[in-house]
Amino acid sequence: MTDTLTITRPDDWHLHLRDGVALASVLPHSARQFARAIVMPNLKPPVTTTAQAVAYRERILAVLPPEMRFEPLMTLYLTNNTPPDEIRRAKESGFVHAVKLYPAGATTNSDAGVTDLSKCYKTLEVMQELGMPFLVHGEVTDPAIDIFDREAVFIDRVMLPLRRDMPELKVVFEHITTKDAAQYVESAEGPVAATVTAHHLLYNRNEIFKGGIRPHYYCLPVLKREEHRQALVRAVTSGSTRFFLGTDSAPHPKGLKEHACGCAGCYTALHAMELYAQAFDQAGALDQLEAFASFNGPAFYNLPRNQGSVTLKRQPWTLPAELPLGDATVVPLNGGETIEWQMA
Ligand SMILES: NC(=O)N[C@@H](CC(=O)O)C(=O)O
Ligand SMILES: [Zn+2]
Ligand SMILES: [Zn+2]
Repeated sequence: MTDTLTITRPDDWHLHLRDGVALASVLPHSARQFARAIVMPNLKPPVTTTAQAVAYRERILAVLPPEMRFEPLMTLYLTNNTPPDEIRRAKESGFVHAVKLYPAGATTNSDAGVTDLSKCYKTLEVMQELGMPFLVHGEVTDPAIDIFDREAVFIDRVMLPLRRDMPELKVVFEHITTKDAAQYVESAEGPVAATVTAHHLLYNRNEIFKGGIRPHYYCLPVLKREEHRQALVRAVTSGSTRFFLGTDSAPHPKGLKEHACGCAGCYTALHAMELYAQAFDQAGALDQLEAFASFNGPAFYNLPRNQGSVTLKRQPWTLPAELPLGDATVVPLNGGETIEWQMA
């Protein structure tokens, strides 16, 4: 049994840092765990221009504790009206590393998102030309489609036509949750990859309803059946370089999670690597964690691997029940419970 694991310092390829006082609360958690993160642009208002992304990056760095090192990799929020020139400005800035698709209405702060991807083709063509990755929240929003099928239907209705029309566009299928998405990403031709969260590797949808409704396990895309969880574990431990770490850590104030209409998102920035270690350990595949957490992402984004390392130890850690989130609090996933691993 492996009790200590030292790996190259990892990155988080899908992270919500929020803004203002909440940002200052959550940033040190991610910076303890990760050297860099792809920072999601779904603020209010969304980060739709390079100028906004550069300003947001400065706000992040301004609240980074001076003893910590962390590089925010910025993204733009695609709208129906994002001009092709904005992509050129983004690339030239050197700070913007991807553009994000939120289908309008699919998730938190997606109202300004895209209603019809065909409106964006001129812009997507420039992304294809410049090698700017396109990150997709891969769920259809058609209310007639069952919530548990929205990711699988997205493959047929959006992903396949997009990749037929734009075969060289680099696409990351974000936070995949189904065996359909895992199989698609494994076998598709061209530059396609996927991020996978720790919670989708550890839990199936029963977790949301165990002994009552448990809002801290509610995120989008929602947890799926056990067979899907197993397919995700197989994919990330398979040795395929197309899968990499993206926590989708998404803090919401406790009062908005424990609510009649609770927000979607799991807060895992505090203990992400510990949760991933647990998932890989349960699969007998701790030897695959380093590639998933530290190598496959930089290779896809054409960035160097990090210097330095982190060490994970099999050592029980009782998590705090809640943490400050600006002037509110946030309940981490597994808050108050004891987990099996701890980062040294
Ligand atoms: N994952 C979530 O459930 N929520 C994210 C949005 C997202 O990544 O879809 C959030 O910003 O809260
Ligand atoms: Zn999303
Ligand atoms: Zn997200």
